[in-house]
Amino acid sequence: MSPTARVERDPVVNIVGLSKTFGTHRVLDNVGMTIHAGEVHGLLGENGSGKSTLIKVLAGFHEPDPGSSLQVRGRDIALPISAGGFRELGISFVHQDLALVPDLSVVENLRVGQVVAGSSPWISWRRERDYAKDLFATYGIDIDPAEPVSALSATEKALLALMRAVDELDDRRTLLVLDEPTVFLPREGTDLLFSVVRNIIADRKAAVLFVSHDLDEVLTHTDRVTILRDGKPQGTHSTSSLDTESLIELIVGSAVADERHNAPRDFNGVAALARVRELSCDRVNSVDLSVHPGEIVGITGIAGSGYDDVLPALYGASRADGGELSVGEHTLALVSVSPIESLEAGVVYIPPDRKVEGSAPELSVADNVTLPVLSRLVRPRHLKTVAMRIAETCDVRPRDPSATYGSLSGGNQQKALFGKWLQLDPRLILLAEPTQGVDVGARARIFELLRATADGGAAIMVASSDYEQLAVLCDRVLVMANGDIVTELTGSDIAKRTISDTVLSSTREVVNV
Ligand SMILES: Nc1ncnc2c1ncn2[C@@H]1O[C@H](COP(=O)(O)OP(=O)(O)OP(=O)(O)O)[C@@H](O)[C@H]1O
Repeated sequence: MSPTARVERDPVVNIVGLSKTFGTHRVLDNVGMTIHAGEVHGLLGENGSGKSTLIKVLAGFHEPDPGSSLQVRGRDIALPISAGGFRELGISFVHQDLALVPDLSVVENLRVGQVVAGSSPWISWRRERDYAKDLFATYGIDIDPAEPVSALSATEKALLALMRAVDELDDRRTLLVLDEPTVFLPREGTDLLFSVVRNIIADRKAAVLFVSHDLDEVLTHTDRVTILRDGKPQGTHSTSSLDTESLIELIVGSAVADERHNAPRDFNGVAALARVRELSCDRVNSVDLSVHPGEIVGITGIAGSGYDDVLPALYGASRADGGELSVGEHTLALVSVSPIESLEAGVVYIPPDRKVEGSAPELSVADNVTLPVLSRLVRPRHLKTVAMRIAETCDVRPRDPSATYGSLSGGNQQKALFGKWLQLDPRLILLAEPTQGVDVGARARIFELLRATADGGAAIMVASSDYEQLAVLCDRVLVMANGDIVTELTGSDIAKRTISDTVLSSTREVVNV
């Protein structure tokens, strides 16, 4: 559903002169923003520009600097907001990690907080299931309340987290804060999520604050945007007055070099560096593919097509039922391969959920990025040097290897992890959604790094549902449908529109067979 063309002026949340300083670092500097009822308001900015810090002030997690003020529905609110005080203000949050418990059922995740806070010592789960069904039906959501959360798709999980946020607020509903919940969703999942979001705010009582680095998503789904640059506000703009270029200029402060790399290259006649034979796993039927040295190969499809199951199975991060991967002189049996064996063969895998799977937040940046080389390097002085080199190569900000890794902004954590694996000079790099949560400037930097790594002789595979990214990065794109590779795109077919059309038509063909 497209954004509403015009939002009536009914300010529900008004932020004035908001500043926040950590030590000597002022990360929010006199930020002002007004959010109107009935609108989806984007909050944008480069990695480290202060978006999460602002949200954490609304959550009562951070105390802002003196002089900051906040009004909710015209009422002055004392700052800092007390622990849990955001609920009384009608504010709730859906964070990137969604905060669901996978082993509990849908209804337990939805209702446990409310039920425990209620006065009755008895819980009628039957009644709670009926309640959940009614709530889902109100928004046209078809999820079985009795199902374990672990069995839900990524889109269903995001919808459940959204419903929980709605349910928590009930009639007090003022502001739903969506802090990058779409990062792990396929495109059609994001569209579905926003059709529900539009339903939620259709009565124009509440508003949505949406944080995302995906500019297409922002242009499609928001009514207005407020932009932060280095903690300083760059104004609030009506989305309809913006296009990708003007948005980038506002975010970065200058135009970003055109992402398009030279034409996709042809590797015909070059011997493959990596070969996959008959890989089968959960949603993948006997798949064969090869990647040449210097080549970047994309793999895509709709959710459930199997495209996102291939890379973890090749690395041993998830179970394969059969198949073989050869990289140079190494041959790995995929049914039993472990990540350690893969690393020894020069294969690295960078998963999509890097915060959960790839790091130790309480350790320093230096410890995190040098973990793979600790056995080679023992002197702390050297660790710092290596960490600093990685920070410079990958533009990790701030350049402080001793900072706690968890204190870096999300996108800077990703750049650091990227550097960590690239330093091993891998031969085959398996990347899932490489620029998820990464700002537009850093994205260009990561593309350059990948291109340079491929030019150095590595073979790279990228699994992604971001067709724009695949078009910019790849020499060849494999499209999967129903567990099979159904189309291989090369040359001038490596374009966003062609990839997107091919995914849709291949999927339709397979469904109609
Ligand atoms: N607890 C903290 N202590 C010290 N510095 C912090 C802390 N939390 C955040 N920062 C710093 O504040 C700045 C803003 O970080 P923030 O997480 O708000 O950025 P962001 O815009 O949300 O970035 P991203 O898009 O990468 O998520 C960063 O330089 C970060 O390192």
